Amino acid sequence: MQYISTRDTGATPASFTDILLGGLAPDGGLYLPVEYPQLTDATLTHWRQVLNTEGYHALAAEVLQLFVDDIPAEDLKAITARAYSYPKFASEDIVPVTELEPGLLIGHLSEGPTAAFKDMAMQLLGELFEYELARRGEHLTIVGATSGDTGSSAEYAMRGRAGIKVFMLTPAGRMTPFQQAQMFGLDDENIVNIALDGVFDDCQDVVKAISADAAFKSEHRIGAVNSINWARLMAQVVYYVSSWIRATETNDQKVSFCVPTGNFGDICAGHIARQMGLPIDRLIVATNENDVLDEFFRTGDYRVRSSSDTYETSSPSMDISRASNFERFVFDLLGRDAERTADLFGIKVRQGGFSLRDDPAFADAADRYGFASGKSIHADRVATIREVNEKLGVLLDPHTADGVKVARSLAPEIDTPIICLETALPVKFAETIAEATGSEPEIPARFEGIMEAERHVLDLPNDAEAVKALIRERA
Ligand SMILES: Cc1ncc(COP(=O)(O)O)c(C=O)c1O
Ligand SMILES: N[C@@H](CCOP(=O)(O)O)C(=O)O
Repeated sequence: MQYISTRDTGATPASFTDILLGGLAPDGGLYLPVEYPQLTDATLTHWRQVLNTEGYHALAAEVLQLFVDDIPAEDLKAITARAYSYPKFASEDIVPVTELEPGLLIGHLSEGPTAAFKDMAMQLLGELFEYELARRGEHLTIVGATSGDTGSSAEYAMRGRAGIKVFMLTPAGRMTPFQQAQMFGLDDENIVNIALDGVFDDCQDVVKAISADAAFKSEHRIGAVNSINWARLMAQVVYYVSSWIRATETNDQKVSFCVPTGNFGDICAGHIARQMGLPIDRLIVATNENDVLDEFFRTGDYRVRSSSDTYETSSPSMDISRASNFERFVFDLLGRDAERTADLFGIKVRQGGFSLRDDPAFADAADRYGFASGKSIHADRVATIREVNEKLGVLLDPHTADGVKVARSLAPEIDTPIICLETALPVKFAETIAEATGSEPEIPARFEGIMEAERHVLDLPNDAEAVKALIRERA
């Protein structure tokens, strides 16, 4: 499988392992497969059998083989077996699916080492990086941005790995105490935590600015762990497949997914699975008060917000107003028109956004691509956590609660079961859980003592040059 950038009008093909290490495309675009592999009924039947008899890691190897042709199949199998194992993931199913109430299921994506869905891809990325760097005899300097979960997930996946150094940008003061403890409590030689004076979007902009400096990128071998890296999305396609298998008995049954959304990475993987022919009915975008994407799917207007207009909410990991992966979807929506995509995301987004309201393609977002959307605010989130806990005995984290709220509000117009993807565990968001239920969530045994560890973090201004100077000094 070859890959192209969303902004490359020449559609210059690149191989999987090159883009794995390269991250962002040199033109500032994001990589996508030249074409999506197409699933047959026989493949779905085979995959159903593989998941049921050999487990999640074996299914992952099957899915990945469709996207990766420059790693031998046997090696890929060993890689997925290392990435998705029990008890590293707290459930032997890796991604269990349970019924919350009739017609609404939960896909549990947060059983991994850091209790967030990011582990699903990051555990694989750690294995892939180490494998490919050893094969090439190279090293990688990862520069990442987090609103709270990508950071710890990446650091747990990369700590102690040969040839990898991680510089992680966090929005100063915006993460929960548990999220801070998870990251800043690490004292590994190859991990550098940075508290940047800005919001997540500023951190993400700095990452992109550093990647856009071709000389610096090449000199320091800069790579990416954010969902701008195609491998993150590829790994996430697997749990759409496994969740569909677990929720159905035959291949003609469809399900819908409701996905708490910030950087549009999780749901973009669902879009790709649907484009491959996985029987997905609707893809529901659930946003918090930072509702740029909900507004787009309702109106066709994509109005990015400034940092000062990005609200600090009680589902903080979704406090994002410039969603990177939205570019991947719009590229598909516009018939893979790279010139237009480059204009919209390279120029118009910097000027405040764009509108597809009058473009015939906009209707396709719902009709052809199955998208729907909704928004959940603090009061909805807290009421949902409280009500689900009291009536159903299930404790949701604030982001998953946003998903459940939106799924319930759209359920009357959707004919298929909805799987709401659980994106984190409550333990990370104690304050909001206490507000909703009157008591703080229990700390699972594997996180005991985490709050007491000494903190390791450097303060920096919101300035790519300052981050580059630190990388020069420490890499
Ligand atoms: C807990 C949690 N939920 C939801 C999201 C949204 O995921 P995405 O950015 O892939 O849309 C994130 C991160 O952005 C997250 O950390
Ligand atoms: N929610 C994320 C921010 C988005 O990061 P991405 O790596 O998924 O692009 C976080 O918690 O850091």
